[in-house]
Order: sequence, then C-alpha cells, then structure tokens
Amino acid sequence: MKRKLRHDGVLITREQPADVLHAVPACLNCPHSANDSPATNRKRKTVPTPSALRTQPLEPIFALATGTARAAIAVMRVSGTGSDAILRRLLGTLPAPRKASLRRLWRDAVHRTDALDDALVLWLPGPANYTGEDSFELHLHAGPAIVSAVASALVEAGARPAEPGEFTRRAFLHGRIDLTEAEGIADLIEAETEAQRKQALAQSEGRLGTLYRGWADRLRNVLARQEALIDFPDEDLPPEVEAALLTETAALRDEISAHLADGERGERIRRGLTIAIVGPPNAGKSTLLNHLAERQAAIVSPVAGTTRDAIEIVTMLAGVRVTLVDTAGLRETTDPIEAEGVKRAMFHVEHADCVVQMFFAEAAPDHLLPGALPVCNKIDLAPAPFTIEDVPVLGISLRDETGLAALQENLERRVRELTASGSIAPPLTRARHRAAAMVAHEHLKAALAVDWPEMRGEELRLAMRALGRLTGEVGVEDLLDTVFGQFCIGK
Ligand SMILES: Nc1nc2c(ncn2[C@@H]2O[C@H](COP(=O)(O)OP(=O)(O)OP(=O)(O)O)[C@@H](O)[C@H]2O)c(=O)[nH]1
Ligand SMILES: [K+]
Ligand SMILES: [Mg+2]
Repeated sequence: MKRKLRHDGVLITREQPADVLHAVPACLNCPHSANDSPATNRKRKTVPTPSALRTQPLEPIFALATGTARAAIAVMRVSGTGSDAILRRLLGTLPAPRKASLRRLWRDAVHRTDALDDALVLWLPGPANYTGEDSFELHLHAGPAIVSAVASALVEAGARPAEPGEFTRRAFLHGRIDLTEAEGIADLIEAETEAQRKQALAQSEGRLGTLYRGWADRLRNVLARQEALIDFPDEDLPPEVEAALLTETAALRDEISAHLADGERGERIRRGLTIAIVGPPNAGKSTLLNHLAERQAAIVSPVAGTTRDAIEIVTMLAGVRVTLVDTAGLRETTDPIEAEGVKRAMFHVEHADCVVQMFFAEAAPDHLLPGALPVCNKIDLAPAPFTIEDVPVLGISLRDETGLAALQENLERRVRELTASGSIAPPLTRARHRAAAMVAHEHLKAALAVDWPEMRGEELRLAMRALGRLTGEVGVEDLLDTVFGQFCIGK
C-alpha cells in the first residue's frame, strides 16, 4: 500500500508491509494487548512463509533417502502433487494412510507389467508430513538393479529426480519449518560430535527460530505503535505510548546485542575448533601433535626446522571436533622454504581459536602470544619457569610423559570455555544469522537515535526485515539456493 506522510512539509511515500496492519494493538494504552495475539502463542509448525515463495502445485520428485552404500533396505521417497496417482500406478490401489503395508510393486499395476519388488509402502498424504504435500515411501530391497528399475518406473509415472535438499526446501515452502530449522536439519545430518548433535537438534526443533520470531513479534508490536504516532500526530495519544515503544526498542536492541556477543560459541560447535601449536624449533611441537593424535602424524627429529608445512589432524576434545595444527618452528631463517613455513605458522597463530605456545627452558619466551597457553616441554632436562607475564606455565615432558594429563585437562577446559553457552538461550550458529542480527541491531540503534517519527518508523521497518530474513519470512529468495544446496540428495 502506498501512503504519503507529512512531516515539516516533507512528503514520504513508502510501502506498508501488510503484516504490520494486523498487529495494530486493540488498545494502545495496554502494552500487552498485541502480545496476546494468536501469532505469539502459536504452537510451532505453522511457520509463516513469504506468500510469493509458496508456489502451489509442485511436481512430484523422488530420491533415495538412504544413500548408495551397500545395505539391506533402500528407502525411496516421493513427494509432490500427483504422488497419489503415481503410487496407484505402482500398486493398483492406495494403501491406508500412515500404515506400513507390504505390497507388490509394478511398473504398471493396472496392466500387471514388470513386477519390480515386494516393498514396505508408506502412503503419507499431506499436509501433516515432512514436506507438507502428498508423499510416499518405498522400503525396497536394496539391490542396485531394483533401485534403478523403481527409479525408471517413477520417471515413467511422471516424477523427476530431486535436487539436493529439495524435500526440505518444500517443507520450508509449505510452512512446515522455518529457515533456521531447515539449517538445523542440515547440521543434524552432518553432525559428527555430541556437541554438534545437541545443538543441531535444538535448532531443528525450532529453538533458534522461536527466539527470532519472538523478537519479530515484539518488534511488529513496536512498529504498530510507531505507525499510530505517525498517522495521528495531532490526536491525544498518551505520552506513555512513545515512552513504552522506546523502552521496548531498547530492550530488543540489548537482547540482540547479547545474542551477538556470544563469542561465536554456536558457530564454533558447528564448524569445530582449531588449536595451533607454535614455538621455537625443537620445542617438541610435532611430538605433542603425535601424542594428542595417538599416531605418528608428523615427523619428529632432533634437527631444528624439521616441520615445514602446517600439519593438521582432527581429534575430539570435550565432545567437540578439534583440528590440531602443528607448525614450523618460529625462527629467523634464510631458507626460503622454511621462511614460508614460518609465515604459515603465523597465519595459524592469527586464525586459531586457541594457541598452545610451546618451548623448552633455554628458549623460554619473554612475551606470550595473545591468549596463548604457555607450555614448557622437556622438564626432564631443565625445570620450567613458573610464569611468563604472570601467566602460569604448564611444565611437561613428552619423553617421560609427565604433566600430560594436566595439559589434556587444560585444553579440554579451554574448549569448553570456547563452546559452552553462557546462558540457556540458543546460540546463533551461522555467519548468516550473525549478519542479519547485526543489521537488525544497527537499525534498532538508529531508530533510538532519531526523533522524527517517520525516520524512526523506517529504521524499525528495516530492523523488522532483517529479523524476517533470519527465519525466512521475508526477502529470502536469494538465500534459498545457498541454504538448501548444502543438503544431500534425498533430504
Ligand atoms: N628430552 C626430551 N626430548 C624431547 C621431548 N619431547 C620431544 N623431544 C625430542 O625433541 C626433538 C624435537 O622434537 P620435535 O617434536 O621434532 O620438535 P618440533 O618442535 O616439532 O621441531 P621443529 O619441527 O623442528 O620445529 C626430538 O628429538 C624429540 O624426540 C622431551 O620431553 N624430552
Ligand atoms: K625437530
Ligand atoms: Mg615439528
């Protein structure tokens, strides 16, 4: 809807988002009236999706949900408008919905041509299923010839092979899940560690989406009040209306700011941590890497400058995926290859989540790298200094295996500190969330900094849009390929 707004003779024309109108509080004096709307109390599973995206009948697609590994059973999934006709063609008649039944599959059941397999069949009519549209599953004997015969029968019946993530994309398009839940499902499939699994499960169940939608609902309420102030500037709106909306805007700004200041915990759990081992040549860095990896991953020798390239191994610490990086010994060198190794080591110092600064007594540094854990090796030869720059030094001997349990505990504590959520609130888990939350935060700050009602309204609207992009309610057409392209085929 186009509207013209007047302020000191300035005319502003703008779009009015339809959803703002629904949220106009019944009673402007009561700050809670709009919070009690069904939208706020709504149980999840009716996630609003942009109507422009909700393309109606979607052609049937199919994919093997169980992958191509050798197995006893292969699950073929089919979803889309016309799934019922396809299933009837394969079986003759539709089985009872949501009940497993053992049925003979035919290329064409009416003419009894080409028996394909005896399969367990699940007919899952929409909308109460994963994708929100008519779907079925065929639990086949997993022979490659059976799978490919069934695939070709499905193509003949009018289905096409699914793109990666297309089933989940449809679940999003039909409002079964929001974008954060879709991302949670992708992470759940990829999860390798306990920490990843727990975080992804919470996100796929909507904990992050609920947080973001809660903010959006509150902001919609604020925006409705702001609209009222714009539209009725001369009427007798009580001054509390403006005061209340400013208070609520500031509260939202602070909550989003706290969410952003989570030290990247959620992102770290998702992608794992990097710990770099750095220090002078012959400190025993490669020996430590091998000890932590429990295998001879790196060459160890008494020759200073043995390690040239950075060597990465993946291990698990405190339930978190950790990449350990062994680096070239740091020293001045004229050897161009070693110099390149030192350059790479410094890169890892800068980019690692945690640095183990390793040395031996004679080569103890005067300064510590920022945030580094100082470890003095070879205490079988000479004792370790107690502290460096007031930070206690961990003394170990990799040869005698002393101090290694303490080192392990120390590293695990660091990992927990870097990943444990400070509060019970779900952490953001992707750069996409961080970017959108930052935009929302900026606009809320700007809204509080301006006095013009129209300008404040505009900032609030832009903040609202950023929050809408988080869950996928507005302006996400450009994001969908990126989000769903990360899935495997069949999900
Ligand atoms: N005495 C003693 N020797 C050790 C200990 N730990 C490692 N070494 C020896 O120290 C030498 C150097 O070990 P490396 O692990 O290759 O040292 P590095 O820091 O990786 O060395 P560069 O790759 O050359 O930078 C090897 O001969 C190891 O066997 C220890 O605790 N005590
Ligand atoms: K060495
Ligand atoms: Mg080495």
